[in-house]
Amino acid sequence: MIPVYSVAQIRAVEAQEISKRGEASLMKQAAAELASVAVTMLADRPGTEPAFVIGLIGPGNNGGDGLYALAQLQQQGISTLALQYADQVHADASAAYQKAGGTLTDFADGQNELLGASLIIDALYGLGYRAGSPLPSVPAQSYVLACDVPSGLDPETGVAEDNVLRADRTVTFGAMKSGLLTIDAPLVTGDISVADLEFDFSSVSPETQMVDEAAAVELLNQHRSWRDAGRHKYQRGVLGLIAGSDLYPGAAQLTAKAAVNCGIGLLRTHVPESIQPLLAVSVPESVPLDDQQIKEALSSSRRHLHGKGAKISAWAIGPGLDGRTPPTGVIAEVFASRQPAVIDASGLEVVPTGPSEQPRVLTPHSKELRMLLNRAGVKVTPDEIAQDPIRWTRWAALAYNAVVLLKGPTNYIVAPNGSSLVVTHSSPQLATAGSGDVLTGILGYLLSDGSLTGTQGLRTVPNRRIMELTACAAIIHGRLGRVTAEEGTVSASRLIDNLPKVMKHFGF
Ligand SMILES: NC(=O)C1=CN([C@@H]2O[C@H](COP(=O)(O)OP(=O)(O)OC[C@H]3O[C@@H](n4cnc5c(N)ncnc54)[C@H](OP(=O)(O)O)[C@@H]3O)[C@@H](O)[C@H]2O)[C@@H](O)CC1
Ligand SMILES: Nc1ncnc2c1ncn2[C@@H]1O[C@H](COP(=O)(O)OP(=O)(O)O)[C@@H](O)[C@H]1O
Repeated sequence: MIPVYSVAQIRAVEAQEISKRGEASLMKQAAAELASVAVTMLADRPGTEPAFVIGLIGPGNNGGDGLYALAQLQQQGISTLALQYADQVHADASAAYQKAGGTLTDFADGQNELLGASLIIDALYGLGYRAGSPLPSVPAQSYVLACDVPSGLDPETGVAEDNVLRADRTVTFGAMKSGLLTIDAPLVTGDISVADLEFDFSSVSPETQMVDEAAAVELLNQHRSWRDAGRHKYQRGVLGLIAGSDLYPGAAQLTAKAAVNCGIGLLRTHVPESIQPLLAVSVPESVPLDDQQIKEALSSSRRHLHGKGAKISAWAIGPGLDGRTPPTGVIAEVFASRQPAVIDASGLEVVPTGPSEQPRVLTPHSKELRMLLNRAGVKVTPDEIAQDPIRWTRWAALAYNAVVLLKGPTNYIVAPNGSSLVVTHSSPQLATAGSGDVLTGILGYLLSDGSLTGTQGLRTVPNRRIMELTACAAIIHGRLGRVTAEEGTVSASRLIDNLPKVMKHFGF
């Protein structure tokens, strides 16, 4: 996991490091990381030989980093040009660059060269950015590497100017900044790498933690054991899916197919009778579950939450339910159980507020979050949610005593105690009807498998583990979006087709 800090926290730690190690040494270290990513980017993009790198140089230390990086590229034999976009630039860095044979020109005089650049390094503004900074425009299709922060993006809030310099990659220094993950940031940073400058953050608590693919693989492996190979289907995990209505017959099928393609031990489905024949054809692996069987499963689960004897080990509630009709009594009994559940879509309209013994995760998008908060008596506008998503997601977590995943380009996972995880940079192609139902199937599967939840017998799943598995589901979903988008256009059904190979990537 990658700890995420505010700009103020990073500035404070940076000041200590500067007093210990000196500003020039830190800047050169940052510049070396920047130059090394520039070289990788040039190698990744064929047809750019001979390479020609242009740096856009701003007035502060961000511009200094850019100049030192250009100097290093110049020394490696790569042709470069620095365009000064400020009255003055960092004096020592400028001298070092010119000593390495580089040319520093006013932006106005050299901007025509931008069309011929194989790579543009954006070193205009970093942490010192203030809203309203003058920003140059670069040709469409430019290949851009941002130094620390894309210029025009506020590294504290994640709000970007309309004419922000969108990057293909961002190398950020010292630590991940909160503003690189929220609001507009995922649309403008490209892939982010954190250049480790060996800062000492031991006395600072991060604002949140970012989960990336490597962390997800580790989290998923945490409780796996060689004994897993000996499990039968009930021990591998049984998901009870309560979904579907005449109004929305498709959603239940998408969630069911997703859970099956994840490799679930057994899927039991509680859907209206009118849908059952459809499901029998589209998801033949699913086994129907009626009200009486749910009651029996709940009764047996009081003795065996997971593992041997448990008829159901986790629940997925909501995809395609008709929110206009009140839930049947049996859903209320599931909500009152101690088995983990993911609750999505119309399930969010009926999940009870207040204390609960059920380890549960609610998965609203921002409009559903507003509805959840409204139901709990909290009035909030869409703008307020957009400006402080973690705060409002936590309100919902508290009101429903649940882990809440706020979905969108950035996924926020927040527990009632205020701890949070962030998953970002998935795939914009996931914004397609039914992709949330697929996520519910993935998460339902993860919650059902005792070797992933780390629980056997009567132990309930702690919120921390629910959060981690929720983050893993979002990561798997994000990769699914990217892999599917590489092949062509994306639909929920195409996502489901790709699940087996994506699950394999995560060790399933
Ligand atoms: N943190 C770390 O670990 C490390 C950080 N390092 C690097 O230092 C960078 C921070 O450097 P920095 O403090 O000099 O600020 P930076 O972003 O270069 O310049 C901002 C300049 O732009 C100006 N300006 C801003 N807005 C404006 C506006 N609206 N209109 C007009 N002017 C405006 C602003 O002017 P001022 O606010 O002073 O008036 C200032 O002069 C950081 O991002 C990273 O690259 C590494 O070297 C080492 C490790
Ligand atoms: N622009 C985007 N970039 C990345 N992911 C997105 C974007 N828009 C939506 N998503 C993801 O797609 C899924 C959509 O879920 P949801 O809104 O419930 O849709 P549906 O109800 O149609 O299935 C969520 O997992 C969300 O995080």
